[in-house]
Amino acid sequence: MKSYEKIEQYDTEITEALADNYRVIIENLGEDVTREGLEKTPERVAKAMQYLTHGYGLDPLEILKSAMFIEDHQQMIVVKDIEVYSMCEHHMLPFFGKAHVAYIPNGKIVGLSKIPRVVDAFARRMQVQERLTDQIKNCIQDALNPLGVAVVIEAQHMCMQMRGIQKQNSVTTTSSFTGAFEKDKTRKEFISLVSNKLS
Ligand SMILES: Nc1nc2c(ncn2[C@@H]2O[C@H](COP(=O)(O)OP(=O)(O)OP(=O)(O)O)[C@@H](O)[C@H]2O)c(=O)[nH]1
Ligand SMILES: [Zn+2]
Repeated sequence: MKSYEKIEQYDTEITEALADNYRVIIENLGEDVTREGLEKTPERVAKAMQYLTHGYGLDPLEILKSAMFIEDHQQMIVVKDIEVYSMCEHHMLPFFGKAHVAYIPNGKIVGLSKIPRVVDAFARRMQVQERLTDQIKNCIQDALNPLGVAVVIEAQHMCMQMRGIQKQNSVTTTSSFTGAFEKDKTRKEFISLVSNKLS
């Protein structure tokens, strides 16, 4: 298994420590953690939470560096509609949506699958959408030194839907650009390429 692949196994000690804590949390929430349906829940949640934060164990720069190729291609490359599942660091509730990523190479291209892998490596952590957007952009910029990088993320935040302000249809869009994408013309080309998804 490559170092950046998703975890299939969970550290027993960490799982047990988390499960002990979730046992207390469930009881504090007023439930009977010994009843049949909940008996295994602390372990399940412990594993689920480790999965939802497995990005901490991944090295996004390494992911990109593992599949870079020299190529004399200087046109915009767009990978759009990348599913994003992350967790807001304020409430530990999910936010989810789509990421659209583009770059203009400067002598080096990267294996296409590595872009969604980088999105996942940063998303599977406790995040805010703005930082997630910037981290993806910075990582691609650092690894490839391209002529420009663009990242747009559209997401719905469960902490704004299930609780709090309870707005079911609001979508937050964040964007981050470098180099050529700071120019109007290039940015517009990118936006038009992904615009059927941007409302
Ligand atoms: N900027 C930003 N804010 C976020 C993100 N995810 C959640 N939040 C916000 O984090 C804020 C935390 O605000 P607080 O006032 O400390 O928390 P709260 O009392 O639970 O706030 P409400 O959600 O308004 O009830 C809220 O406004 C959330 O909507 C994100 O990705 N980016
Ligand atoms: Zn939140």
